[in-house]
Amino acid sequence: MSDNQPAPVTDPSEALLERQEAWVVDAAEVLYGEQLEVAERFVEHLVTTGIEWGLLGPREVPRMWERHVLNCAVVHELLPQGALVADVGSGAGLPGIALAIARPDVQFVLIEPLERRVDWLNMVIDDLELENVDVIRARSEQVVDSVDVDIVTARAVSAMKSLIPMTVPLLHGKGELLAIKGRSAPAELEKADKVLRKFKTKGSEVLSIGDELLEVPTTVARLTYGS
Ligand SMILES: C[S@@+](CC[C@H](N)C(=O)[O-])C[C@H]1O[C@@H](n2cnc3c(N)ncnc32)[C@H](O)[C@@H]1O
Repeated sequence: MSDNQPAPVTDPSEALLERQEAWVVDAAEVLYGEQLEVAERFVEHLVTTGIEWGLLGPREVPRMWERHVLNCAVVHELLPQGALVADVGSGAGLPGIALAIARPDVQFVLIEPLERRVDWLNMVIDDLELENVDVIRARSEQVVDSVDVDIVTARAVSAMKSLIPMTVPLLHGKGELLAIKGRSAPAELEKADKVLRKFKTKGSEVLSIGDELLEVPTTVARLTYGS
């Protein structure tokens, strides 16, 4: 597309839950339960202000539930009750806010360096009245001394080889990194072999999550640390 062509116009109503396929509606109901209305308001933000502020592309509107929100929300089954989670490179709250809505018992800190994204995250958190989410404007490497969590999540931030040094220090020797990945996960782990050893990774596995709910299950690389 040339520069002087207008951006494609998208209709935010294409993301309404009632306009999704039946399996998407079923999965959203199972994953969000009583919080479904809050999840719908999150999606509304993603497809309006999220796109206006340039956090997501307009083409994502019709597939916002399936490809972004539900794909992240299924990972909640890997979060223990009452855990403390850091979502590194949260961007538009993926997976951080998608998970925080599903799991009010879990405390989240979203770590994101870009000001515009942090402003958007704070606006959405205020609007949805989420009490279990904080945002820190920083690169993860800058907050190792002040952040100590049970679990780090990350999606579309970096290849495993560089994601590990960026995230694992936030666990301070004990906990898990849950990296939402595509099909490249096994190959990325192979390439990260040296880094896995350097960071004393106890276990590494590639999991397929949400097979029973999603058309395309979510692939998660889970790395474990400590006893
Ligand atoms: C491609 S976006 C992905 C955003 C979101 N996780 C998603 O799946 O839509 C990568 C994000 O990582 C952030 N990021 C890059 N390096 C980072 C670092 N060292 N610490 C924390 N966030 C970082 C960027 O600012 C950006 O918001």
